[in-house]
Amino acid sequence: MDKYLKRQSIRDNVRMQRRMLTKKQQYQYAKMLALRALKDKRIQRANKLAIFLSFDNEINTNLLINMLWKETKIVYLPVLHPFAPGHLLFMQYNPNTPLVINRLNIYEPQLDVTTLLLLNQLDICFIPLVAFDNYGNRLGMGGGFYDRMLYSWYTGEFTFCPIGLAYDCQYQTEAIPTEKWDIPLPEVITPSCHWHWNIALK
Ligand SMILES: Nc1nc2c(c(=O)[nH]1)N(C=O)[C@@H](CNc1ccc(C(=O)N[C@@H](CCC(=O)O)C(=O)O)cc1)CN2
Ligand SMILES: Nc1ncnc2c1ncn2[C@@H]1O[C@H](COP(=O)(O)OP(=O)(O)OP(=O)(O)O)[C@@H](O)[C@H]1O
Repeated sequence: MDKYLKRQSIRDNVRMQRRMLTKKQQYQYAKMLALRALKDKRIQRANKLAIFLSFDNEINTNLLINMLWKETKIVYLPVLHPFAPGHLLFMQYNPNTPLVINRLNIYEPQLDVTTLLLLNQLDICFIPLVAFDNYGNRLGMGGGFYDRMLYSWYTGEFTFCPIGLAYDCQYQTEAIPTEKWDIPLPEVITPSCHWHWNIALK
């Protein structure tokens, strides 16, 4: 099968699997994920963390966000860049941040330059994904947003720690066919596992 079609069929498959989880499973898995994340020493020590608001049946991050707030961490969300297509900005998120729906139908903080994150200050970046494999290869929604963001980590420009968040069912036993712009993840946390890979930086 053509690589593009293979990647698309993995996306379709996993998105369907995620959709089939019951409400109870969704809640239990989200809770397990949050507790597992908070067991990690670097996450405990981190001060500034970027995360995302779940959409399209992604594992729910609200519990984790609430726990981070309770630990007085500073939390950021991705915002579609207003004039650099394919790029993300990160803006601070607290319980009274006004949210708007963006053109991809995802909630994001209203643009406010005063709460913009400088990536050199970021400690942890939690990353959404559709599928991952045994090498840390990541398949996203197909916008290339996080590949562009991860590039700055891959080249050593920034030293934040990228961590994918996913359900266990998003793991692919067969290697995901990669494209030259794909950046593998050094870590993924699922409800039942914390995966680590040694990724050689550029
Ligand atoms: N929660 C969350 N926020 C995120 C991301 C994400 O994956 N998850 N993104 C990560 O990059 C960015 C948004 N990326 C997106 C890229 C493409 C589509 C999109 O085209 N959706 C279509 C078709 C999807 C398909 O069938 O492949 C749709 O939903 O109809 C949506 C979001 C920024 N924020
Ligand atoms: N670093 C980059 N520079 C320029 N273009 C890029 C870069 N990374 C990805 N792209 C472009 O983005 C498009 C989507 O890439 P891909 O299908 O790998 O996205 P994805 O990883 O699934 O999505 P996302 O990262 O948004 O979750 C591709 O057409 C590719 O050309």
